[in-house]
Amino acid sequence: MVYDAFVLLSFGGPEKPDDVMPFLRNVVRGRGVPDERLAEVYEHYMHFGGVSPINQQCRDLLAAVGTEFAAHGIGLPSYWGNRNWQPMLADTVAQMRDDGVEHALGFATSAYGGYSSCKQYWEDIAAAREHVGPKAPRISKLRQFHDHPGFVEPHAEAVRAALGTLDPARRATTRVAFTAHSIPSGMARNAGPTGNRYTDQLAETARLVQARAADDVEYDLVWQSRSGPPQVPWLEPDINDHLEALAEKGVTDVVVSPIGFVSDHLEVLWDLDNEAKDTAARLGLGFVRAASPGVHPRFVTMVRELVEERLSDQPHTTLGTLPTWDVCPANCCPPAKRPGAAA
Ligand SMILES: CC1=C(CCC(=O)O)c2cc3nc(cc4[nH]c(cc5[nH]c(cc1n2)c(C)c5CCC(=O)O)c(CCC(=O)O)c4C)C(CCC(=O)O)=C3C
Ligand SMILES: [Fe+2]
Repeated sequence: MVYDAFVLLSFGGPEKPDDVMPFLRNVVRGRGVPDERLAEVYEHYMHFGGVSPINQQCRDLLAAVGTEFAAHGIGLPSYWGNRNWQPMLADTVAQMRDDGVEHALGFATSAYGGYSSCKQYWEDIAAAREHVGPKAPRISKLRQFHDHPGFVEPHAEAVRAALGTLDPARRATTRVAFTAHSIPSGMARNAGPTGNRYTDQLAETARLVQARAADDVEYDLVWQSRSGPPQVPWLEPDINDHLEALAEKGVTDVVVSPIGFVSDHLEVLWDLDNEAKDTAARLGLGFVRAASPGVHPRFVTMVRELVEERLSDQPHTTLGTLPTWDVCPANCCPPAKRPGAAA
């Protein structure tokens, strides 16, 4: 297969106050998210002046990846398109067509399988190509990378660093909480023949990260940033409820590591550094949040390695035991049946 471009695929986020509501409406279109939840999340963005850090983080990653490609003789031009905010993927695909791109490799800013993390990016690609029409370039998404050393090692380094700031005398009562975005339980149960990619892969990443960070410290995998109507069950426990349970058990200090994400975007800065941190303070728990990869050099190298892996059809580099693939099997990451969902 010949590839002639690289495209970064991401979630998108507002960059000024007037962007916030239209961005949120794009995210929740057809999803049955109640207005009260939207109003709440609007306020989270307003705490940051209506600017999500995620777009700048994408620009920084794209710049670092471009430098990395150049240093390794990879001549692919780079593009960037989002699901929910400008630059929208459809506009990017139109530009790629104008530039004569025929088949690009896509890197999504999510390490995992699952509907929001994987399948929905394939749907974004299909919708953008349909919008652009004939001559729209093909885009092949690079594989899920939850088990790649370039993802696991930066997270492990961050957990180690966070643990290092805590009182060693309290290490026996210190615990690590790995967090990821909660999803509707229906979406998590909706497993293909290979199990549920999102939850199984997160459990594997938590294990791989902790084994490298501190195998003497206990850990849990918990969830954050629940959305949707209250009557619909989502994955639990929520990080805040988990902190309560830990305090009751006599835990004194917690390191929170957002392994569900690749950068410290708004759901990390608000839901962890504000909400969960406040919960910990109220409970008298020590609290340190471990960084996500961002533009960690090992993570940037990983993007280049994933591209090279695909360009030369190499076997996948993995620290884990779950199967990996370039192209998802048909029902790898099915959507949940959502109340109010369009399909
Ligand atoms: C699995 C997953 C990831 C990780 C994988 C990945 O990264 O792709 C993720 C990432 C993100 N989620 C983000 C923001 C939001 N997610 C929302 C809503 C939802 N997320 C969901 C799932 C996920 N989300 C789901 C099932 C919903 C319900 C609506 C629906 O069924 O689709 C809402 C609506 C309001 C609300 O929270 O209710 C917002 C604003 C941002 C941007 C942060 C920034 O601006 O910096 C990022 C990176
Ligand atoms: Fe998938």
